[in-house]
Amino acid sequence: MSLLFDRVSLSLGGSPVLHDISLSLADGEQAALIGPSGAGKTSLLMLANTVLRPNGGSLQLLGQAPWSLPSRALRALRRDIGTVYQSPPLPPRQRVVNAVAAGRLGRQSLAAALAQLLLPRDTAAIEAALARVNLADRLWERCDQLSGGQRQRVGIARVLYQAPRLLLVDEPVSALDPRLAEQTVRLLTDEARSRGATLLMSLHSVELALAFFPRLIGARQGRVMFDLPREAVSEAQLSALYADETPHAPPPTPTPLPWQRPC
Ligand SMILES: Nc1ncnc2c1ncn2[C@@H]1O[C@H](COP(=O)(O)OP(=O)(O)OP(=O)(O)O)[C@@H](O)[C@H]1O
Repeated sequence: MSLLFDRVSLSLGGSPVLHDISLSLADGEQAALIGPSGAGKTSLLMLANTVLRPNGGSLQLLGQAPWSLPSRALRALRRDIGTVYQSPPLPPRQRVVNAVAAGRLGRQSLAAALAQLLLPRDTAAIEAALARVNLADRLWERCDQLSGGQRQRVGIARVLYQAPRLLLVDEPVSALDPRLAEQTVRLLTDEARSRGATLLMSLHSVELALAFFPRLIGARQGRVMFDLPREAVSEAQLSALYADETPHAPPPTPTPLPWQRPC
């Protein structure tokens, strides 16, 4: 099993965000995570990559309980988990080549990692990863000279270069036009399938989720509303998932979390 959540709950800034999430993904399985804005999709993915720690319940990733591991073993586990962030945290002055090279930093000694950051040696493989997102010609460009969509694709090239066993992808196409969005989802699903990696991808587009994923997980207000093969998801379930939220208490002032910090 690549991912196993057992009654997991999470609070952020003192407010409950995820409630009683039980979920599993077998090795090599692919699922789309859908639901309205604020449903908790990003939070769930950040639990699955150990950026966040749950307040309740238990979780296992790639067969290990991350929060019971010694720090060295936790670092090793994190090397096998790759994340594509909605807004990739790319330092503005960093060159694209270094941003992609960062995908494998965890696999090296500190000295090798620092050397790789100053002068990446593996440029052929980095360029090949960039070519898959049509950015090979941007290898030496600075990240702050890229458009939002290009930055999103650099984040994808980084995870292609990392080649993790568990691939977590948070709305990878928000800054892409429809044609590129479809190409990108296809690229990530093909990549996971060809390497036998497990893929969990949050998507705002239900159409893309239905077109590319055999399994859909619908989340709303921090709960899993359904978890079904795509053929079993009904129009009524989708309408209920996205139905207007009833007014509730104003949200707390958010404290920026690691993946929300400005570049
Ligand atoms: N740092 C924070 N502090 C407090 N609450 C937060 C914080 N970050 C997110 N939240 C709250 O957690 C809830 C879930 O947010 P999350 O970003 O996981 O949702 P989402 O489904 O990914 O939304 P979107 O589709 O808009 O990206 C929201 O109500 C949000 O306001």
